[in-house]
Amino acid sequence: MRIALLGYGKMGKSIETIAVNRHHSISLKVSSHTSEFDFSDTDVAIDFSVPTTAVTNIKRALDAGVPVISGTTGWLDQYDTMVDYCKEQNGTFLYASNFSLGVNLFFELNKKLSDLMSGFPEYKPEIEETHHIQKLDSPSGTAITLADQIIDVSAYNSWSLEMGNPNGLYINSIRTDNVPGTHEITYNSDIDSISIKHTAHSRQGFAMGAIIAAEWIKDKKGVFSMKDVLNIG
Ligand SMILES: NC(=O)C1=CN([C@@H]2O[C@H](COP(=O)(O)OP(=O)(O)OC[C@H]3O[C@@H](n4cnc5c(N)ncnc54)[C@H](OP(=O)(O)O)[C@@H]3O)[C@@H](O)[C@H]2O)C=CC1
Ligand SMILES: O=C(O)C1=N[C@H](C(=O)O)C[C@H](O)C1
Repeated sequence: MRIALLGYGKMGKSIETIAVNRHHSISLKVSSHTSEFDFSDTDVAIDFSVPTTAVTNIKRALDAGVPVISGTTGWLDQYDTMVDYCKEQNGTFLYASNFSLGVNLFFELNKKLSDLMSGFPEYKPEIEETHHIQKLDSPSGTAITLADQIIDVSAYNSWSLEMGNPNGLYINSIRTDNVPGTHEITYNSDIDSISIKHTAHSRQGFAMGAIIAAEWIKDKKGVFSMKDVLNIG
């Protein structure tokens, strides 16, 4: 499979290593300095770039008739527009806030736990996410996915970075050193606390998940998620 890397930073480079080990080749590498976008030798495009350029990258791939996977976070206010654009082009598009198998299992656990806890309002949920200091967006895309799952079955109608907002599920967003990505959900009552936590030890799980998604999506048409790829939930 010939892969275009739209974004050749920490994730683009991790994906390249795994792709080459799995006998794929890299047809295009895009960074902030790129001015030529030749997709003619590409089977799948993988976008891990920055929030301000993800939409342009996705459109470029769709315009060229190339299936595109995006893991870039912080641009999701335009997700529905991209879904419509993909359908208009009869193209192929998959977005995931987190590509790792572990986090996708964790999403299922979060859904089950939030369903259970919705019957016990004395427990108040909160989310803590910790990432490296180069991360541009806050809260993380993964924390937003986790929050949306809890909001679906609770009295909250939004998430909030401010503690003590009565309608907003609190997300504590921490930036420190080289942490690849840690997410913890805690339900606190006056008497006790219940927590679930996912800790990424490196970027390998994200990169491997993106390659697996690219291999899966290559010959398909439509809009997909990691649930389709991993067949869970
Ligand atoms: N969904 C998931 O599983 C995961 C998602 N992510 C997300 O992926 C994204 C990338 O993360 P990461 O690799 O760590 O970030 P990096 O900052 O290491 O890399 C970003 C890349 O985007 C490029 N870029 C910047 N501006 C432009 C532009 N205008 N046009 C094209 N490319 C551009 C940068 O180029 P240059 O070097 O020239 O600036 C660089 O190659 C983030 O949004 C992050 O949150 C990260 C890990 C997992
Ligand atoms: O920027 C990162 O590094 C990560 N971003 C994703 C997010 O915003 O959830 C996924 C992962 O946690 C690493």
